[in-house]
Amino acid sequence: MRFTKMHGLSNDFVVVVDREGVPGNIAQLAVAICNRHTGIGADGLVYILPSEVADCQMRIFNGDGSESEQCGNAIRCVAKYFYERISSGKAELKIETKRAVQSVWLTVKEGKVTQVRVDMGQPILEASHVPVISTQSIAQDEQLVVQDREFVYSAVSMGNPHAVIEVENALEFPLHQYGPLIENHPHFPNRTNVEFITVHQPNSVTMRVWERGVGETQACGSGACATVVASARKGRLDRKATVHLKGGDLLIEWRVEDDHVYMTGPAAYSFDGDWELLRPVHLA
Ligand SMILES: N[C@@H](CCC[C@H](N)C(=O)O)C(=O)O
Repeated sequence: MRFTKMHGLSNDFVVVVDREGVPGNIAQLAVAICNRHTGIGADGLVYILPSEVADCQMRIFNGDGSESEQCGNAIRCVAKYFYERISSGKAELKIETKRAVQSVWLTVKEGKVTQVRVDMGQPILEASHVPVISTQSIAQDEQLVVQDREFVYSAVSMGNPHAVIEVENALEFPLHQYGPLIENHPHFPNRTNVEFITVHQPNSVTMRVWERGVGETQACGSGACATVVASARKGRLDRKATVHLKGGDLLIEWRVEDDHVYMTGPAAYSFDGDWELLRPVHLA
């Protein structure tokens, strides 16, 4: 199986193009491929597929084999791959995801895509649609006690669920201790991605993320969008802000005009390869 390793701010993916669709053992395949000791090693497995309604379709599988509805960093990789290796005709593409048909705009220099702007859609705030168990219709400033600590989170879906938590120092926060417990907390019926953030200025925030189905990653595009939405609603951030992640910066804008969130950032290749499995990956 031919693949390309790509990343968006070091959130890394194995990208596969397949005209036939995803294989029946996709969950097991994702687990095997993403394993950093015995596989290729990645946060997720991404398929680029034909689409009847868009230029192409993207599906994203986490390292634990679960499928996500949305992935901000992967969609930028798919856009770059599509333009540079499949069809370079248009600098504006439509990409079908589980969330929607998403528009992306490419900045191209000497035939290479240097930046990608993505319409990440309207944030979903209604608690039952995130989904999050809450007595409020919008789960803002919800309390959650985990072990010895009380957290205050706001739940936002960008197609996939996020819990945004402001902490004093995101860079030093013990994310590996609390991240998995919040990801799997009964408040979140579909589990959740968890963002620990520290606001510096109205247009600048540092974020670390514990991703559903993966663990800590170097960046999360949909999480950066959720961070700006949750924080702007509380007046903690402007609607346009730079989100500083371990892997680099994303510019996020939650536009008043259409209520959509726009994300701008880079995408990059690591290497191409062939995957030949020397032991079987069984069907479930
Ligand atoms: N890294 C991604 C999100 C990937 C999916 C996530 N782990 C989930 O299960 O929702 C991003 O850049 O948005």
